[in-house]
Amino acid sequence: MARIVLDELAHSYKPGPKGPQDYALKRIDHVWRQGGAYALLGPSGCGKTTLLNIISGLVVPTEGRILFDDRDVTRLPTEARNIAQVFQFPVVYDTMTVRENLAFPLKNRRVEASVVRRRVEEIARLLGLSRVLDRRANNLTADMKQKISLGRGLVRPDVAAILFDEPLTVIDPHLKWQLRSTLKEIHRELDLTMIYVTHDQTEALTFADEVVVMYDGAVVQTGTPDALFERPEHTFVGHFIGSPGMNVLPCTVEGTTARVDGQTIPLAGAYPDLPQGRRIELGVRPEFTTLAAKGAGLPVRVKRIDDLGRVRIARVDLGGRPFAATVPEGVAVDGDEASVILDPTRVHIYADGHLVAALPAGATAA
Ligand SMILES: Nc1ncnc2c1ncn2[C@@H]1O[C@H](COP(=O)(O)OP(=O)(O)OP(=O)(O)O)[C@@H](O)[C@H]1O
Repeated sequence: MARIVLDELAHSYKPGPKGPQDYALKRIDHVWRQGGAYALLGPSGCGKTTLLNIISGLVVPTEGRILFDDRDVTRLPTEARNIAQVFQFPVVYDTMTVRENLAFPLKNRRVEASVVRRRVEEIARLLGLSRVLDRRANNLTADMKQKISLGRGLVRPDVAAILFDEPLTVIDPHLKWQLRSTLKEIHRELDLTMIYVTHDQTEALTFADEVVVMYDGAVVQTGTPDALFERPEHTFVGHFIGSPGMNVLPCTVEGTTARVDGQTIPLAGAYPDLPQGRRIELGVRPEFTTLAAKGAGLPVRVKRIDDLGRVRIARVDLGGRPFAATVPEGVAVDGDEASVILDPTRVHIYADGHLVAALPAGATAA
């Protein structure tokens, strides 16, 4: 296992890039801790595969370095990096048995037969493949074949890291949840560095201890699933994580008050250093906003109520903009006129999409 360092890394597929828009991967500095479970999360085209290919050695970055422990591997080919990869679609030898498939990466490296047997049986047990170990792979379902692919990735104990590129795409939806938990357990048991690429927030949040969120070629936040939810560092993270996502409204800020469409919203802190000439927005998650009777807070018009099972969410119109708020137990709305109350301690302020830190109310700028 290795600690993987991305040092001032950037990549452009265009020769002679002129500005940030020409980079598929904008400058990134990051450390993947040895033994960490990471997710690389972001929408299609944000640069996840480019980054994964740089880590695996399929792409040489145009700028910066990649280090495995303290060794510079930037220009080393994949074979020299000791990386295991699991792709979207199963990579399985159909004519071999499941046992032979799992043993293949070890036999290839001339690992002793008794060690191979023990490791194969351990991985098969963890993935629930023990009872099919001596069956040929060709007759198995797509789910089972992908489990074999996962097993082939996990079987080598000495790899620097295992890269998973959307590995559950072919897995039946009701098995996905189970396999994600299995992977998490395997991570705990085997102490492997795992990087799991996905555009699915549920997959990322259930698998990873730390999630790296990418947007438009840049890493916009790295944090625990809780941190991404509680304190999105970019409005994109607010939108992308959570269901429904964070409400984002254009606003102005004065002292410890924000103004949205002439309405006043109290804030928990002050923003004396708010940059001039930027797009200023207020972000608050629906979970920290409650629907109330008309007159109790900001006036809104209720469009509909969605019952999500664990919670009811009101979809409302706030000054012509869509907004989502939690409907507390016992709140009855008469007609479509109501109001929303925002928890000031959970309201964030953003400048050009980036979170601005607040000074606690009463403090003055240094
Ligand atoms: N070989 C290439 N040559 C030129 N441009 C590329 C190449 N590969 C990717 N790109 C561009 O780089 C950007 C990032 O693509 P990348 O495949 O890394 O994103 P992604 O997040 O993995 O997307 P997806 O989830 O759809 O695979 C995109 O604009 C893409 O068009």
